[in-house]
Amino acid sequence: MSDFKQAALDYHALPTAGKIAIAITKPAETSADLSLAYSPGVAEPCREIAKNPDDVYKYTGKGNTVAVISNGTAVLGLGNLGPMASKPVMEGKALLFKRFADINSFDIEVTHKTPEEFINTVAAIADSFGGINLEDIKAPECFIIEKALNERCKIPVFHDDQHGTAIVTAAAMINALEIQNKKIEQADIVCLGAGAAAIACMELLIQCGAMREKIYMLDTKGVIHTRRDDLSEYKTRFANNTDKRTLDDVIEGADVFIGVSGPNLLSTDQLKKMADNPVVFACSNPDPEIKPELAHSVRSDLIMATGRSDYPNQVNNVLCFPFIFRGALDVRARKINNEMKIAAVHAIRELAKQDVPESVLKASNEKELSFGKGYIIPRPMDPRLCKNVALAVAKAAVDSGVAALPLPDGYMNEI
Ligand SMILES: NC(=O)C1=CN([C@@H]2O[C@H](COP(=O)(O)OP(=O)(O)OC[C@H]3O[C@@H](n4cnc5c(N)ncnc54)[C@H](OP(=O)(O)O)[C@@H]3O)[C@@H](O)[C@H]2O)C=CC1
Ligand SMILES: CC(=O)C(=O)O
Ligand SMILES: [Mg+2]
Repeated sequence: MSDFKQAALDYHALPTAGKIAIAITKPAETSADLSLAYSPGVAEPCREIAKNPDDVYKYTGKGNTVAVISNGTAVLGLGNLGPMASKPVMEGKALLFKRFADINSFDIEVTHKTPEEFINTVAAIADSFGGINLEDIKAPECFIIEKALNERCKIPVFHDDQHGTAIVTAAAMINALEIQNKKIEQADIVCLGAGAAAIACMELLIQCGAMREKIYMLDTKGVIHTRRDDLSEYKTRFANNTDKRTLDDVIEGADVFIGVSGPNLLSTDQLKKMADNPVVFACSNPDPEIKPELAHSVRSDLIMATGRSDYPNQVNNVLCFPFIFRGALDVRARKINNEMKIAAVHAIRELAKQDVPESVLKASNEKELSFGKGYIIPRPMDPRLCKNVALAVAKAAVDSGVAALPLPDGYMNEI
C-alpha cells in the first residue's frame, strides 16, 4: 500500500472513526442546567415555536445548519458507489462547511428506488435545516430532484455539483482567459462530460459571455450534436449543428478544455492540438482528465487547473458552497437564485487579484502567490473568501427580494 493511501485511511480511521462530531453549546453539568436544557425548561421554546413557527430560528440551531444529502450515484468521478461509500465525501463536505464558514452540517445518505422516493424523503425532513446541499447525485435525475425540492421546500436547496462547480469554474475561467489575453465571447470551448457539473458549468459560462454555438460538449458517446436521437432535454440544449464527432475532432484549435467526466481522458496528443495559450481545467476528482505534470511536459503556454488540493489552481466547489450558504443563511434567503450565484462568481474572481495574506502562504506552503498562470483563483484556506463571498451573496439576496431578513448591521466587518 502506498504511503499516501495509508495516510488517507489513517486520517479517516484514527484516533476516532470519521471526520465530524456534534458539539454542545450550552452548559449541561448540573440539575439546574438540565432543567433548562431538557425537562421542564425545554417546553418553553416548544410552546413559543408552536405559537410562532419563525421562533424555531431563535431557539434552535436550524438557522445555522445545512444538511449534506446524497444518494451516492456520482461519487466524485468514482461513479455510482451507493449511499454508504459516499459517506466519507459527505462527512468531508460537513467538515468544510464547519471549517470555512462555521456552519453546522449533517451528512445524510439516502437509499431509494425512484427519484420521487428521494424527493419525498428529503422534503419530509427539510424543515429541520436552514438549507440543503445536494451532493454527488448523477444526471439527469439531479435536475429533476433539485427542481422538485426547490418547489417543495421553504429553505434553499442547492446542488453543489451543478452550481458550486459552475460558480468556481466561471470565476477561474474569466481570470484564466484574461491572463491568456482571450475573450470569452470568442473562445472555442470543449466540455468533456455532459452531466450535473458540465451542464451547469456551460450554462453559467454562457451567462458570463461564452457563445453556446462555440461550445462542444461530449458524453460517453462522443460529441453532442443535432443529429443524435438519444439526448436528454438537458443535453439537447448543447446539441451542436456540426459534423465533428469525437474529442479528436473538436479539440483541434480549441481555446478551452473543461473536463468534468473521468480520469485520464485527454491525451498529450490532443492537448498539443489546442490553440496557442490554451486553458485546461481537468476537474474530475480524484484523478483529472490529464495530470498537470503530463500536460506541462508537452505545453509551456497553457493554464492548468484541477479539482485537487495538491496542485496549483484548485477549481473545486469548496471555494463556493460554504460561503454561498453563509450568505444565504445570514439573511435567511428562501432560495439561492441567479443573482446570488453571479455575485459569488465575481467575489471569488476578484479576490485572486488581491495580495495574499501570510497565513494563506503558510497554509499553502508557498513563498509567494500572485495573480497569474499559477494562481488564477484563491486558495480555500483564504479567510477573505468567507467575508467577501458571503457579503456579496447576502447583499444579492436582499437586493433580489429573496431574503427574509435585512443585511445585519456591520455584516462581515469583524472577519
Ligand atoms: N472540481 C470540482 O469542483 C468538481 C468536479 N466534478 C467532477 O466532474 C465529474 C462528473 O461529475 P458529475 O457531473 O457530478 O457526474 P454525472 O454522473 O452527472 O456526469 C458524468 C458525465 O461524465 C460523462 N462521462 C463519463 N465518462 C466519460 C468518458 N469516458 N467520455 C466522455 N464523457 C464521459 C458522462 O457521460 P454520459 O452522459 O454518457 O453517461 C456524464 O455526462 C466527476 O469526475 C467529478 O469529480 C464534479 C463536481 C465538482
Ligand atoms: C468536488 C466535488 O464535489 C466532486 O468532485 O464531486
Ligand atoms: Mg461532488
